[in-house]
Amino acid sequence: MTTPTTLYQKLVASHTVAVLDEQNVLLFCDLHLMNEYTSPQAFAGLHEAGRGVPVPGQNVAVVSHIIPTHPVRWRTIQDPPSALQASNLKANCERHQIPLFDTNDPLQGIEHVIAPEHGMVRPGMVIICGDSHTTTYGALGALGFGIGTSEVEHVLATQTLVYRLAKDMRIRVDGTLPTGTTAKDLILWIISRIGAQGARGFVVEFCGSAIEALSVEARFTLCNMAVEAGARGALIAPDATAIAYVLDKAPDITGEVRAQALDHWATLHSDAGAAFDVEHVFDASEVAPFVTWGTSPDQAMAVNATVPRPEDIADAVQRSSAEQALRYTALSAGQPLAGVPVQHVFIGSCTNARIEDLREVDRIVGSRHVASGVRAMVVPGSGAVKAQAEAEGIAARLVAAGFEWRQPGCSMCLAMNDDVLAPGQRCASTTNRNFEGRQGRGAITHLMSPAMAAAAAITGCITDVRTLEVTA
Ligand SMILES: CC(C)[C@H](C(=O)O)[C@@H](O)C(=O)O
Ligand code: SF4
Repeated sequence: MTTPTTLYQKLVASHTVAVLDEQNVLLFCDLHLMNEYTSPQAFAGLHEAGRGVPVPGQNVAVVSHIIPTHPVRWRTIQDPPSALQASNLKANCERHQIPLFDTNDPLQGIEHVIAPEHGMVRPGMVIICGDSHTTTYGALGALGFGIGTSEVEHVLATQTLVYRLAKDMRIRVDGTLPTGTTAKDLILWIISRIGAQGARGFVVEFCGSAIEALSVEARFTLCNMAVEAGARGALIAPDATAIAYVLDKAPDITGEVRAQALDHWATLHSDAGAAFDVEHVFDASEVAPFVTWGTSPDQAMAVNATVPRPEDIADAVQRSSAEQALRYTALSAGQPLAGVPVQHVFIGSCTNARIEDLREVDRIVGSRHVASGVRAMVVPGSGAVKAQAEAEGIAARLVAAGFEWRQPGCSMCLAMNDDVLAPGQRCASTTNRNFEGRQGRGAITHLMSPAMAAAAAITGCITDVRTLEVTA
């Protein structure tokens, strides 16, 4: 009898070109995504060594981080170093015949939003990118993870990577997510339970009835943020929901190839009895709308709770980091989070800027208006999402409600373009990181779901979405 193996072990085994030692293998990468930010030095190294890109078709590049999002027809990058990054990427892609979603491509957007919507992500693949949120693709049963610039060079030259094996963690979530909660609340809740380093060194497989009930887009949100618990990858075994999504996005999978693909995908699950190094079991019914109060994604709480008191935290390191976080976020221990005024609302990022997210914002906003004094911005995840939202009337309704409707890109998720918050501004944000200064020096980020961000936009303060009547 063969030893039962985990889905993660199966994916690694099927992509191992050579075992290097007990800890490392040479891993074949089916798809390598690149952005303008982490690829320039890799190309420079490649050229210096006189090497080429042997399989350019298994590489795809996207301009996503530095791109302006103003609603103009033709986008030009004003900042000279950023403009250089974009033109470098274009030149490098042309030189090596690597497909590129360039600045003014109508389908441009955030790399992790674009890749699945064009059928590039399929169960069983290994997908890498010089970006930590590559874990997103686990939603479709693909092993995705971020790599560094020197590794980008190695992948370009060989389509392989020296890969250090991770440990296996399983997170089972059974039960039903309560009304008013989403995959974003679930992952913020999980991270707050296991900690920002809780999955460090592990690839996490999510399973259980609450996970099975999630749409593919919700699964993207979940796997996207697994990295905020330190995970080196996230996986959900592909089921009928995932397979229907992939077949819809990849019409080239037909006939004999389709039959073979379906047979292969049916094997992509952890075997009964497979051993995990660590297992967590959670009950989805305990989840509430979650909001971060600090400067790390695990510093999160139910919106109707009160800000923790550092003196109640037993661990000295966590206590001092909570004290520092509260100083930065200008909140007091023990105060309610609901009712804290926000000056800005940002709906965007590879975590929550897909069509379902925008539909949810539209549903919550209904016929209401953005509160006076609040600047609320919607940055769709890609050109395709933007076009879809415009076709559905979502864009027009949100603009009428007082939202800014922008062009796709990373934007204020990390403020590498000109969408930057002023010091002291407080932002309700659908993004994934609330680090100090991430949305602008001295700016304060509260991570939350699109529904919660919509509620904050309407009321002008952090608000429990469950207390709002949906008027639409
Ligand atoms: C710029 C890039 C390297 C970075 C990442 O790796 O995640 C960014 O996308 C982020 O979200 O902080
Ligand atoms: S949207 Fe944010 S998290 Fe996602 S790739 Fe861009 S900067 Fe990183």
